[in-house]
Amino acid sequence: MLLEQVRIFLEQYTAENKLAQSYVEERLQQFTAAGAVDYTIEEMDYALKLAWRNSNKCIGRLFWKSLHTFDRRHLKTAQEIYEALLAHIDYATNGGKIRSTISVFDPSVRIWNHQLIRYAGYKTANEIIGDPASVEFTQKCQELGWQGAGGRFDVLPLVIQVGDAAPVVFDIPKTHILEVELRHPTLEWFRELGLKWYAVPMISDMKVEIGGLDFVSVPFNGWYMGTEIGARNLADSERYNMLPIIAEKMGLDTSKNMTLWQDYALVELNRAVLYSYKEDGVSIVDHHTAVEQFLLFEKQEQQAGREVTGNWAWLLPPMSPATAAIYHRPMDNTKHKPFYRYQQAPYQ
Ligand code: HEM
Ligand SMILES: N/C(=N/c1cccc(CO[C@@H]2CCNC2)c1)c1cccs1
Repeated sequence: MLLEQVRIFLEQYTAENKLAQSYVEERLQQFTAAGAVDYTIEEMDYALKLAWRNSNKCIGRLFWKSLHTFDRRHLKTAQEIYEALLAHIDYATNGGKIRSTISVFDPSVRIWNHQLIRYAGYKTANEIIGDPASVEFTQKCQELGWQGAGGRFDVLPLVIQVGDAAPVVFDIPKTHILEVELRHPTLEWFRELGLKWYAVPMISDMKVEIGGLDFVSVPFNGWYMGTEIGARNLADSERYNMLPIIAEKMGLDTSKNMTLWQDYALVELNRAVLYSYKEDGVSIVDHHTAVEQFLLFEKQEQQAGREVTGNWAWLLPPMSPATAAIYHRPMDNTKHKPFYRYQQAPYQ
């Protein structure tokens, strides 16, 4: 029952922000009188920070208090939503000194993108050009009239749907897109691979339930942990599959596993990612530092008298997992609401 869940949320908000208990009754009466639940920006801001703090798969939660919230619940047209997304991208990017940011839109708005900035994937008869993870969404964009350049790193358009209206496709002007060209601190040939990645990861397809209300358009960004790019996006065989090519260039014996050529190539690719982002002044965290920050987060939470929950499998970096202190102990994966969660894609 909605008002019961709203009460639970308001009680947590009141307790953690040291407000008078009467605040809960006042707000419930206002919602009942208005016949609708309309959270204040302060209540929304707290809820979105709390949802981040409760997201068990996130290793970056130490900084949960520094999330910047943009309240865009009043925007109604695709055009003004597009402009708000560009403003989010600019504010978050901040010339490379990335700011963790979230924008919250009216529940009638849906963003069809997985991330605000991501590369297209073009499936042809015998190969995929670009990011294989984007093939389905790229085809959707083409059905909606988008013409991609057919390259390895074409930024996809924003696809915004309001209510039941047809989705609207908007290109992101290059001036809003910060990217990092990848080079290696000592391997001079690395740059010739022509690899690059975008600076800011901005997830735009998750939802958050706050006191029984579903907010289905809450694009949020942080900064990358290097392994996401170097150990997954550019390394996975079903993504950019760069390990064999890098191993070849390194002159490694790739004919048998025992030479650990994949592991050698993996380390150099990840060193290139961290080195390039650092040199370009773009925020990034290596997986060792990220684990140390998570340990600090755990300590901070315990000092606040809160139990820390986490998804052990997801919190372990995909590279050298046993170097992470959390590898050696179990973790409580209890789910506390609110938290960010998956939802059905609007086009499936
Ligand atoms: C500030 C820097 C941040 C870093 C370095 C970071 C790091 C990560 C990493 C590495 C993952 C795993 C992603 C994967 O394996 O695909 C993750 C997951 C997640 N993060 Fe964070 N994060 C940060 C900020 C945030 C923020 C600001 C939010 C939301 C407000 C957030 C919410 C989440 C959620 C919901 C997941 C799970 C996604 C899923 O279930 O697919 N993170 N984070
Ligand atoms: N560094 C990040 N990494 C991710 C955080 C959440 C999700 C993802 C991508 O998740 C995909 C779906 C499951 N694995 C890939 C990446 C952040 C994105 C937005 C804020 S921080």
